[in-house]
Amino acid sequence: MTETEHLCDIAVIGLGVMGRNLALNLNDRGYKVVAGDAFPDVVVSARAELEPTVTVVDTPIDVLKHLKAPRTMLVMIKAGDPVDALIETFRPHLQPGDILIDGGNSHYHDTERRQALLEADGVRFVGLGVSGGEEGARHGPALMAGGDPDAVAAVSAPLAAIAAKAGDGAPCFGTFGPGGAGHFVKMAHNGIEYLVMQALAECYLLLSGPAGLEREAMAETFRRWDETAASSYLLEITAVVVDEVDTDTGRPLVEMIKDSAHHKGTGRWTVEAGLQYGVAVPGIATAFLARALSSRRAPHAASLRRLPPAGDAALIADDLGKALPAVMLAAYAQGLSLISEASKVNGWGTELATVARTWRAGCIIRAAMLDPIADAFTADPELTDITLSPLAEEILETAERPLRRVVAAAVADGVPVPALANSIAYLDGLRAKRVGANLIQGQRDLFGAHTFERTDKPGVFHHEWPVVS
Ligand SMILES: NC(=O)C1=CN([C@@H]2O[C@H](COP(=O)(O)OP(=O)(O)OC[C@H]3O[C@@H](n4cnc5c(N)ncnc54)[C@H](OP(=O)(O)O)[C@@H]3O)[C@@H](O)[C@H]2O)C=CC1
Ligand SMILES: O=C(CO)[C@H](O)[C@H](O)COP(=O)(O)O
Repeated sequence: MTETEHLCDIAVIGLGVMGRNLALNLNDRGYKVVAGDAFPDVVVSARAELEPTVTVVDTPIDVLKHLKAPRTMLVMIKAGDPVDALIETFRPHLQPGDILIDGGNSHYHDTERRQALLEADGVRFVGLGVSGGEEGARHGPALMAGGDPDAVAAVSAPLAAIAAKAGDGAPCFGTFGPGGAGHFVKMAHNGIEYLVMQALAECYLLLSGPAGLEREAMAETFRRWDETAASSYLLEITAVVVDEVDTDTGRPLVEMIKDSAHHKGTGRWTVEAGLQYGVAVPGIATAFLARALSSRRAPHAASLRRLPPAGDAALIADDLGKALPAVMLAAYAQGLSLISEASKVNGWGTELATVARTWRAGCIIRAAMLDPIADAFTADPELTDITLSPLAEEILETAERPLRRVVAAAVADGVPVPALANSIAYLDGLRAKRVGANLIQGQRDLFGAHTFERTDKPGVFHHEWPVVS
């Protein structure tokens, strides 16, 4: 046996939930893995769990001497400063050609900055979005890569091997362009995740409130919806969450969970990117703001609700199930439109069909709808907005009216449904014959001579409006 045959193919650095499971997944696919973590207690527990299949070393830097050249390291640590600190520790020890893959939820601007920094040393840095949580990491996540094409190509084999496989057998591993494109696609994925989760939380509110469904009936309803065009992982887990019983109290566990949502940043970044690129992501913003609002509610807030229920319970439940595909369409539309614009501005060349295909399995936003969404983008390469496709017509044919009715009933009942209401407003904003922006242009021209375009002739115009004092 030659000396290099003892060496490992890849290192995993950061042995939390994701790192450990990705290490085992890589090992299952025939890759020899060395793994390290900065924290001695994590190393001890990782050793107990991973050895002898995976070699666990005492510190991150120790992985270097166990690796074949070019040395490839998959970093799965907390995003932000820890990644910069790790890079600073590694930099003096890295050699030209070495590849660092950051699989954490890093901001795409950070990824671009780190790539530029390491490029000066000849070290290649790939920004990899990973989705699928613990289960996905172990048995097949969706992977979204971005960075120098040669570097991405060099790590494609192990990444495609560990990725989830879609129904047609294709690996859910996509490459989306240079720089931070991979982390941008992952960020937009999480934005969509926020909106679908918020919409499902509102469905739960309506089913448990105005519709008056108890635990089992509610779980059954979500399970039934999972057999429709809205079929998705998030719907499936919603049924599981509402069905769980608290062993302490015997009540539904979800009722015992504090009504206040947390976040780690990716939803906010998606909204910030929407603002930066001028792409409307109102549903994602609404979902993010609803989480923020949920943690700022005064303890006495519930007593402020005065309205008696006004909706028809059976109708609400029925309409909700029919409405969900439209809400999901609005969520995917917002995330994909944002990716499309960022790709255009940055020259990434990100293909929306590939994004939708990569999300079909392994990730949190996997859904039946992603197959026809991918097909719609393949059929029309000029398409940048899924709400303008024949698929949208098909979905809205059955979902639009129920969504309008359910939002009206919720508003009448005083049930907060910002994501559902925003979804119909978003679809109307894109598809209505008129949106009233002509009046805004008139107002701007009156008070600031900002000019306007006309419907009947080209050019830019200013009107001498009557003076308003
Ligand atoms: N969990 C999930 O579902 C998903 C997570 N991600 C992303 O993957 C990355 C890892 O996530 P996850 O495994 O859940 O996180 P964990 O917190 O479980 O693990 C992160 C690892 O990084 C270590 N770590 C923390 N701070 C530092 C530091 N300053 N320097 C070096 N190592 C550090 C942690 O050590 P210690 O335990 O001692 O803090 C731990 O070993 C994150 O960026 C996360 O956003 C992406 C997709 C899904
Ligand atoms: O990336 C993920 C899934 O795709 C993570 O689970 C993410 O951390 C969830 O985001 P948040 O904590 O903000 O809800």
